[in-house]
Amino acid sequence: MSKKTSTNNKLTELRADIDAVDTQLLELISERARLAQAVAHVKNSDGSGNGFYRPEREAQILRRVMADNGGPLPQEEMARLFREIMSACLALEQPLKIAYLGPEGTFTQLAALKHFGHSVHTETLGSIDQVFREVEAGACHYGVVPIENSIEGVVNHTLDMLIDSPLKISGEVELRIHHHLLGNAADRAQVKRVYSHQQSLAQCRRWLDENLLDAERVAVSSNAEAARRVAAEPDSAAIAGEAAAEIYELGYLARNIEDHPDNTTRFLVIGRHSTPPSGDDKTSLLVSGPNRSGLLFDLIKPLAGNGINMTRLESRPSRQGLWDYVFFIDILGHAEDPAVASAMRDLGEKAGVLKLLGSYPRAVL
Ligand SMILES: O=C(O)C(=O)C[C@]1(C(=O)O)C=C[C@@H](O)C=C1
Repeated sequence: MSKKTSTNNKLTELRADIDAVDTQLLELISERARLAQAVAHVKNSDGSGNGFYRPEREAQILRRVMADNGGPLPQEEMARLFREIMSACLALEQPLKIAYLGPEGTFTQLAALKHFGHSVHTETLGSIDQVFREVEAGACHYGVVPIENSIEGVVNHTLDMLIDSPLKISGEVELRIHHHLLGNAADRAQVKRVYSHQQSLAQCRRWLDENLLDAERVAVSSNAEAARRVAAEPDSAAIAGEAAAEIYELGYLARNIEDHPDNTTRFLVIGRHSTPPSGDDKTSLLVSGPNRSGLLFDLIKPLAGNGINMTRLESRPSRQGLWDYVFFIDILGHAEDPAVASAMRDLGEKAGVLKLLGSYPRAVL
């Protein structure tokens, strides 16, 4: 037998094995989908009105997949596959409608799909307020908004919306952000103007100073909007991500131009329901009180006293005049954990206002 024939035989054999595995996978995935339909039946009859999507259960499934995965596929890859299977199963139970801060091609869209998988309907909205309103009105099941960037800090508009909104945080999404210089210019030297969201311009400041010092920097409402404009302006460039490059068919004039390569943005998932504990959760609180010396210390003390780990603290000037400052505090644990519940009781006594913004699973992917 020639070497070529023997290679061909081996390939045929291996492909027959793959076909056999695919047949099993197909049957198993269908069986899983039928079980999800049965779960939907049970949920329909319990009348709790809590919806079909269960973030805590999804987080547990993804964590188990990652813990049990023995390779050769990497953990994240395996979890991503299961993410999509669950997304498809949930769509059989109830097709979810997700509002996000658009336009199409923004990092928020990527975050929404990373969190919910691709079997959801998405509604692209023009502002963070609109995302909150659509979810509050019940027109969308959940919303996804940016909250915190590892370089520029917090997205104040989202914090301000959380102060008054009745919505609950039901999840967080972390996304590694890469910025590219996109456009239709033949090369970088022809670029006279660079459009992007102001945070992205700031995140690439050093690169722009070194490589495009003379180009005018123009802040626009989003990176996708920057890409849209550049599609019609050959002497301009946009700083945006891959999705925008694809949608607006722009070329890459430079890749990964962010000043800090570990640039991560955090997004919040907001909805109308509270989320039960998943076993590894975060809780976001809003605390406020009349300004006096030692206020912040008094607010932090109950956390330390109950052995609670604080992961984030932001302060915003209050818009109501009654209180001078509003503090946003993220802690590890769920509001139903005894230590967190006890810390919240102590905090409530010290603060004028204590609002539970939500307890939700820590980002898995
Ligand atoms: O366990 C459930 O409650 C389900 O509806 C099943 C399932 C799944 O596919 O595993 C689907 C959607 C939920 O968000 C969580 C899990």
